[in-house]
Amino acid sequence: MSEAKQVGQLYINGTFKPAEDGQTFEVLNPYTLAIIGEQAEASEKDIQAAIDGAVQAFRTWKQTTAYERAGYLRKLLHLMQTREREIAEVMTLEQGKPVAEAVGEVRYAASYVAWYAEEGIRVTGDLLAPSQTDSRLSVRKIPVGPVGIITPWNFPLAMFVRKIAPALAAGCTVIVKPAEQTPLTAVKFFELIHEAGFPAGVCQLLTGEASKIGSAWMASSAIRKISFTGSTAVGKMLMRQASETLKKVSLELGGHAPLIVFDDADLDMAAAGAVESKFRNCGQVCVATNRVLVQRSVYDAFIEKLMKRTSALTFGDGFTNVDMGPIIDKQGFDKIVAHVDDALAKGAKCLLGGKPAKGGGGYLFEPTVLTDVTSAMRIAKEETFGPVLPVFVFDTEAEAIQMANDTPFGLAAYCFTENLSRSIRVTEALEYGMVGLNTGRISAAQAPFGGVKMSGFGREGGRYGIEEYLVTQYIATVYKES
Ligand SMILES: NC(=O)c1ccc[n+]([C@@H]2O[C@H](COP(=O)([O-])OP(=O)(O)OC[C@H]3O[C@@H](n4cnc5c(N)ncnc54)[C@H](O)[C@@H]3O)[C@@H](O)[C@H]2O)c1
Ligand SMILES: O=CCCC(=O)O
Repeated sequence: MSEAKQVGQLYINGTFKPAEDGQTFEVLNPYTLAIIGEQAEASEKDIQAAIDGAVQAFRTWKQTTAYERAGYLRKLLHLMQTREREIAEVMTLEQGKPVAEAVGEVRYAASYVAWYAEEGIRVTGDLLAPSQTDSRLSVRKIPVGPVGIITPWNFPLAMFVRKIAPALAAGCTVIVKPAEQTPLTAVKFFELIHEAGFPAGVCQLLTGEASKIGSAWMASSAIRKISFTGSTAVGKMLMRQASETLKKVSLELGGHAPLIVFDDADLDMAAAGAVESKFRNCGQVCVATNRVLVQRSVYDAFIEKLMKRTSALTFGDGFTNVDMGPIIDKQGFDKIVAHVDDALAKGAKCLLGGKPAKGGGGYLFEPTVLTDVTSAMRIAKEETFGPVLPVFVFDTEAEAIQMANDTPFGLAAYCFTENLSRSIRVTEALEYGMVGLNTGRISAAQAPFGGVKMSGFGREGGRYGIEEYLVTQYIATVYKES
């Protein structure tokens, strides 16, 4: 990819533009910490212009047919498919993940556009049985209104695309605020939005100071829905703020996924699932395994298989042929180090890794396996968001379920067993929004992605995801019989 510095702008009312006061912020390559670009930092005026434009565009966008909206989404899908490498390289540059994984993310994001280009035309209403002969009771599903979308850096494209695709299909207009670490992928994507010819104001892009943009949206009664993906702490704050104007809210928050390996599991599948779910995106994934729980009788055999796979992982510059890139920033890196140090100080054993690695100048951490981990350690309770796999041991099925559910989070959980009855008992006892049975990969455009408890609420994907952007209107009609 070219070494030229990227310059990213806002996208408001169909035009790319710098911030009205010319302010910008720097974007870094997390592998080298070199400055790779400047991104416009939206001013109060820009934020208001984006809100006003989204409100105005909503008046006409909501009147378009679902077929017309599907046409725009299909154009967008085609552009994403033909330009996937270009988008992926920008993503690797500012987020660090290996290019092959970035291409995978573009395809994953595109799968939501493909799905919602179809799903929008399936939205239906109801005609209810009337209580008197001269009446009609009808129920319509209508778009909720302009939507504010806030997303994190770990999936710089997919996290907002899986929100805007259903929102646009439903007839909403959207304003996107990506994370400050990864705005350039969003700018690249908005070039495709522009080429796809969406009417001005239907899709807006604001970058800059999160609290300034968030507060302006929250204060505006014109923004009718907030869809947020990010940390539980920020999600809780946004929900409090949204209560002032009673916005509809979806929160896709942090997780603390357990992965249970029973003595009747296929241990090769379990080790492969653990490695896939933990080390994808260098462990910086909301559904990443944060605790492996292994039944005592297969503990040694499982650890041997796990070590074989984990010790083969490579890491470094995402533009080379590696399995994992860098940690996004110092804050993320410090948390990983703190979790490992705390576990080791409290008696955990480090079987692999356990320390930072050199290279590039940014923040690298070796793929790590910890054993003898107990519930007294921070890593047992907090999301690590890095390439560290702590292994716990259990004796009975009841104990495994109790340990798995012993967390305030409830996003994803995984279970490995070849026993049919056990698989039903355990998957249904897990207090999680999503469960993988004999797999470490659960995400799919047609499936409902989302959590319970402190992992939030709302679902993204499939027929469930579009409901988040619709409200129900009931019309009671009395007519004159001739
Ligand atoms: N459940 C899911 O689908 C899902 C998916 C990806 C990531 N996550 C979670 O996201 C977290 C990692 O991301 P992070 O650390 O960047 O999260 P974060 O909450 O710090 O940031 C997420 C987004 O919120 C914005 N933000 C921060 N403060 C804000 C404020 N005061 N007002 C408005 N916006 C604000 C940020 O700029 C960013 O765009 C992890 O906890 C991870 O589990 C969840
Ligand atoms: O980080 C969370 C999103 C991961 C996914 O969609 O698979």
